[in-house]
Amino acid sequence: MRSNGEFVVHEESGKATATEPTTVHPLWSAPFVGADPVESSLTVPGSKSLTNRWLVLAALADGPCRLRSPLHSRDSALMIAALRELGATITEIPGDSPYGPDLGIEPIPRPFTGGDGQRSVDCGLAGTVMRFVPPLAALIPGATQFDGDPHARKRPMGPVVQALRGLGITVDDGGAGALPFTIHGPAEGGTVTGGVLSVDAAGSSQFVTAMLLVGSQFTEGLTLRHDSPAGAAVPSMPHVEMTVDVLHQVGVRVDDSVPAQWTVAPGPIRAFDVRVEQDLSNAGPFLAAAVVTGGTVTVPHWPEETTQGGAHWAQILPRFGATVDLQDGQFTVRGPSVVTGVDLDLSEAGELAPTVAAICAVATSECRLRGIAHLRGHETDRLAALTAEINRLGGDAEETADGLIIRPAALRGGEFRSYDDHRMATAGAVIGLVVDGVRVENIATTAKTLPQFPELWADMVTGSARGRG
Ligand SMILES: O=C(O)C1=C[C@@H](OP(=O)(O)O)[C@@H](O)[C@H](O)C1
Ligand SMILES: C=C(OP(=O)(O)O)C(=O)O
Repeated sequence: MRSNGEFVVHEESGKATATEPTTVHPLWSAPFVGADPVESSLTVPGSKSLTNRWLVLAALADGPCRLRSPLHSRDSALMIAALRELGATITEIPGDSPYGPDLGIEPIPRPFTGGDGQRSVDCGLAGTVMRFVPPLAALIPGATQFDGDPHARKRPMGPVVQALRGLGITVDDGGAGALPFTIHGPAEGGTVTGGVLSVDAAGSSQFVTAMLLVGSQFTEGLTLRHDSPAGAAVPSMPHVEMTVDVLHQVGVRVDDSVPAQWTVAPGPIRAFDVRVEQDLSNAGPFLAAAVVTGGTVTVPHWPEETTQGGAHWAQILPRFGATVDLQDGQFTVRGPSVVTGVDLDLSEAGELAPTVAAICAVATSECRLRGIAHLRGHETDRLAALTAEINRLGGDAEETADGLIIRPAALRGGEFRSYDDHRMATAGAVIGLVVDGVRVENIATTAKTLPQFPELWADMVTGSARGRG
């Protein structure tokens, strides 16, 4: 593939497809195990969703905070840089995680002041940064500019912009309802009142989380209602439950007893010292490796209770014929001799869909994935990308209005494009375990949430254990 900045030229077909500028990236030969089952035990780095929630809360807390075993990746680095730009002091402290130091956070000094200069936040391609940081910037006098990667400008942002305007905040977005934009906080010494607000969060649960994380800092708190003209529900609800849970842990009162409504009481965010659970969504490709190869993968230190969407692996993987077992904190997946097709509603755990689709691509009967229309607004249009890449390998995938149909087909090796999407890259790796000659474009994009992916994958294939196992 070549790129001239305006077109991507597909070498196999020679046809040019108009698309956003794309850089040429190296190809990574996915390890192929053929008929050899993968046998491995490993832990993965900390949860992106938990790390970036805790970081935002620490920046607003009433004293210094500590994060133990946090994620260190592009998305967490972008969050740290954003919070530093807004006035927080964040330092690395030696800890006990094999995946990097702990973090010490001195919150943004109170009362908030604008300082002299204009602030600028790079969101990269991180949904958590582009959605969670603007409401925080809205509390601080002065202007904060937000922008990100080329594709970040295409990710849905309108509901956050509208919610902030509903709170009386000025947002300059040139009318686009998307990045780039500038948030103007209150006048020096001023506050944000808060109150009752409606948001259409059918496109992303992150629109709800963004407002809930800061709601306690509004003088009257916040009552947020999800109101979708189309009647669509909030996707990825476990991520909203995670937000409510972390808020409760730091002494913020949230009433979520009314469906699709959250009331956050005004009050301080209590300083905290917490350990971040490992990222159960990022454990997914390794667990999928057990499923597609008929092997066994164990993830130690699996939380007994968690709000992470990755907890759904325990229900999803058995549908493919795998057996799962959680004992003494060890989550073990044993793959079946034949991977059977599934019909799954993934609306609660859309983040897992690319990995699930990779398993579907090698299943022996038809698979249907539903409830994931909002994946079109993720790092890339994941429904289009998964369809294109599975079919490029000779597969039979089809987009539906809200998901995918993937039928059995004899796959062959070839290029698997990642679209700068970490979960596309890892989906290609899963397929490549059992299809010889899969070359994943830009495996380095896994650094968004799992920079160690290539090493961990190589260790898994060779059977060496990694991490806190
Ligand atoms: O709040 C979060 O940390 C996330 C919420 C979900 O977003 P969507 O609701 O847009 O799917 C999830 O897919 C994303 O990876 C992380
Ligand atoms: C959708 C995802 O990320 P983001 O936080 O950028 O929305 C994801 O990690 O699957």
